[in-house]
Amino acid sequence: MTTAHINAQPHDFAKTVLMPGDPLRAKYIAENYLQNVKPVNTIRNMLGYTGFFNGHRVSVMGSGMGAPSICLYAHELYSDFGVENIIRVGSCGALQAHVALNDIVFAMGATTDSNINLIRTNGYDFAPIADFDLLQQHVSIAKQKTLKFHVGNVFTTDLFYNSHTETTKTMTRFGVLAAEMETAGLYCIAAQFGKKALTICTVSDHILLNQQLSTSERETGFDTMIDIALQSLDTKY
Ligand SMILES: O=P(O)(O)O[C@H]1O[C@H](CO)[C@@H](O)[C@H]1O
Ligand SMILES: O=c1cc[nH]c(=O)[nH]1
Repeated sequence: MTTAHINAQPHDFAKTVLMPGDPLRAKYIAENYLQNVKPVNTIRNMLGYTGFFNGHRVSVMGSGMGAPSICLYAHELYSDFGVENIIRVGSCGALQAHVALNDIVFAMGATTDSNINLIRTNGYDFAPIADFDLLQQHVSIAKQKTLKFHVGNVFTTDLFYNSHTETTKTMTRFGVLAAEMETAGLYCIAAQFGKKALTICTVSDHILLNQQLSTSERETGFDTMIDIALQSLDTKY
């Protein structure tokens, strides 16, 4: 059985799916970290794979950019493919001076300028939060590795390019750690289906300081985040 956007059978996906925005990052994870890999989605080149890491069955698939895109993939994975946990492994732009390039951000919650959850809840202001167990398990791995990480609020925005500088200033003033484009949608979909989700992001840009990681730095930083997400498979969740 396939869905509108995923040409796989229900058993083709593992219970846990790592979801980067970029389908080529999904391919990178599958090719560099997983064993016995099988492609499970090719529709619209939103590449998906299932394989094994340390003996644990796991899938990885791109989400595309923005809440509408991740919401439709998360919906189909939770409703039709038996997926229980979606771990977004993304990039983000820092909104605080103490958050530096390459740091890891765990999204405990997500503020948003998107209407997507208001539409889903028919006008109620749902608070999108991470699954506590997933958050705790992943944070404890980051602690063991003595990585520089932050846990808190992210700003899920519909606009990568926003000319209203006041928006950024407000988010910074309210302690929001970083901007990205999917988490508020993902957390609301997980709640709708009674499933689990967590976003981990690597800081690839600094919005306040106008800094960006180079291509090779991005790769190393992303490897750190991917390691955390995959190592957490050793813990039971
Ligand atoms: O690197 P990914 O996971 O795509 O995440 C971030 O990068 C994209 C914007 O460049 C948006 O999807 C944003 O959330
Ligand atoms: O959404 C995003 C992602 C990375 N960097 C940003 O500044 N914004």
